[in-house]
Amino acid sequence: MATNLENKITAINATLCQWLAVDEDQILGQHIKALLTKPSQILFLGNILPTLQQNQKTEENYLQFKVQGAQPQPFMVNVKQIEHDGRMYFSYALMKMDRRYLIEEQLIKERKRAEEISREKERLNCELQSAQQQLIVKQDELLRLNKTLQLLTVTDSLTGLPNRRAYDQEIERKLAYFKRHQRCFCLIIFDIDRFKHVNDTFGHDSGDSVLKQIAKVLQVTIREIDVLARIGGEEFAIILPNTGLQTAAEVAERCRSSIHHATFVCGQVTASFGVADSHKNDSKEDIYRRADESLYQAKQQGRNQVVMTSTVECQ
Ligand SMILES: Nc1nc2c(ncn2[C@@H]2O[C@H](COP(=O)(O)OP(=O)(O)OP(=O)(O)O)[C@@H](O)[C@H]2O)c(=O)[nH]1
Repeated sequence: MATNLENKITAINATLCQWLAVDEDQILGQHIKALLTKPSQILFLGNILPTLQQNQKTEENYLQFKVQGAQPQPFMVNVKQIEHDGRMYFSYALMKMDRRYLIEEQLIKERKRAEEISREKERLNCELQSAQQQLIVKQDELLRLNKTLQLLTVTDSLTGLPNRRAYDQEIERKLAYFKRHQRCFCLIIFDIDRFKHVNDTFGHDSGDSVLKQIAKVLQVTIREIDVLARIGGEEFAIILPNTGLQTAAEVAERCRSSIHHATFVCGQVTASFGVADSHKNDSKEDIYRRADESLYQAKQQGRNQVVMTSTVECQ
């Protein structure tokens, strides 16, 4: 609907005519207040019109329109001033209140739904975060277990020393390093003397306790960079990096003496030592064989002694 600035109706559409049960001809040229109930006329003239004249627009006004032969009908009314063909008009947009209620209800429902979705999203985000944290914890746990497992595969369970597998890996590393840098290293192999007798006389547990004590005694006798490993039942190896044969023999002698002077559950225990140094193009079997031959010789010569394979390569 439109009026001129004197508020006389200049246009009205068919729908509004139908709603108000009036004819277009009947309405055109009339003052707009003719369509309103008394209270709405007062509201329009006292409030809405001054606002419209001042701001050229006014929104969300509630007015009761008369309906011929029926009860008045409430409308929500937005008005703005417009120009058409060089003339100024007030353009009215009317919305039936029942329709407005419907839209508002729908809007409220949509807002509630949006809030629910946002809450659900937040809840899912929290769940996701907690699942991610749990995943991190599990991954850490797995990493720790893997490390433990890895450690177990290279550790002798009785003494806690590196086992045969760790010894093999270490000797391979030392041989590779020796090939690249010509830095000599030595291998000491030692074996407890008459250990069968210890087991037979004092029992297997006492034998185990001797093995553990020897590991402890020797760990404080050698340098930190030396690797002490249990490579067989009562056979041990010490890998000494950057060490010549003479020094290795002195270390072996120190170890022999430490064992000899220690007190074990079964009393005194001795061990025999074989020492060998690294040669050019050695395999791990080569150096082991030379150290083992020396050890065999030490056993043959009466045990509780150190024998080294003489060499000129690393002196
Ligand atoms: N208690 C205990 N005994 C072990 C273990 N591993 C090997 N032995 C024992 O070590 C003994 C080694 O005996 P032998 O090979 O005859 O050598 P030995 O008695 O030490 O004699 P020599 O080496 O010639 O001085 C055997 O009785 C094995 O059962 C172990 O983990 N614990």
